Amino acid sequence: MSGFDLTGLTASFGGERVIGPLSLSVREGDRVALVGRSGAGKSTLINLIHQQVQGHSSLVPQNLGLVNALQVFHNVYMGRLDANATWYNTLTLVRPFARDSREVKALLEELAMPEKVWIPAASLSGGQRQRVAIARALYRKADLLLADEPVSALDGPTAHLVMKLLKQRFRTSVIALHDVELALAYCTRIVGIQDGQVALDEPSDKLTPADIMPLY
Ligand SMILES: Nc1ncnc2c1ncn2[C@@H]1O[C@H](COP(=O)(O)OP(=O)(O)OP(=O)(O)O)[C@@H](O)[C@H]1O
Repeated sequence: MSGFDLTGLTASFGGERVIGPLSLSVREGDRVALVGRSGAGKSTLINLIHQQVQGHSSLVPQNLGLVNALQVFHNVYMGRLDANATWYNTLTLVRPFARDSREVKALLEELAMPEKVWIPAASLSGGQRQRVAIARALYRKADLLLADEPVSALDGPTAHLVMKLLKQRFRTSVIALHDVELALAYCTRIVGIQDGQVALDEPSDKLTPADIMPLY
């Protein structure tokens, strides 16, 4: 099951409430775009959902969470660390197995950067780093994708390529997006966040960009 039903979600920083109490039900097959102005609480909500569903999601966090000293292969491989035995992960750190290298390279090919597989993450551009975090989420193959601005550093055509891929590979997703056109094109449901509360929750096909703009 990739959906979830969460109620009473709250988050505070320094005694100040930034989320909730908020409820969110996501059904299997929903592709939810979280929209709203900067500071509205989208990242905090994604992190809360991630904690609640525990290991059952593929996460693309806003800060990407890459290890700079490790090669791209190892950063992508980390998406499935918990699926393998410790001895297998340790050997992989020294010398990756051919089938894992092939699988990671194929994903990087889909993301238009196969030549970077053995390059340290520290040497990548911002858009390449973002695609490595996306490859890691794809490699994890969870049923639910949680992604926080996953295409913010990508050019237009690459952003579309990535959004298409995410739509193909994850049946259910919650994606924070500032780009309203992308949200309407690739997501089935728009959830608008304002001051830590749900201010809009409608199917995408009932909305135009003008309906979403008051949230900004
Ligand atoms: N670690 C933290 N410590 C203190 N305050 C925080 C922390 N993380 C978030 N906040 C505050 O919580 C509120 C919501 O932040 P959040 O990052 O969830 O917003 P957002 O909608 O994702 O913004 P953006 O679109 O800019 O990423 C903001 O007021 C922010 O300052």
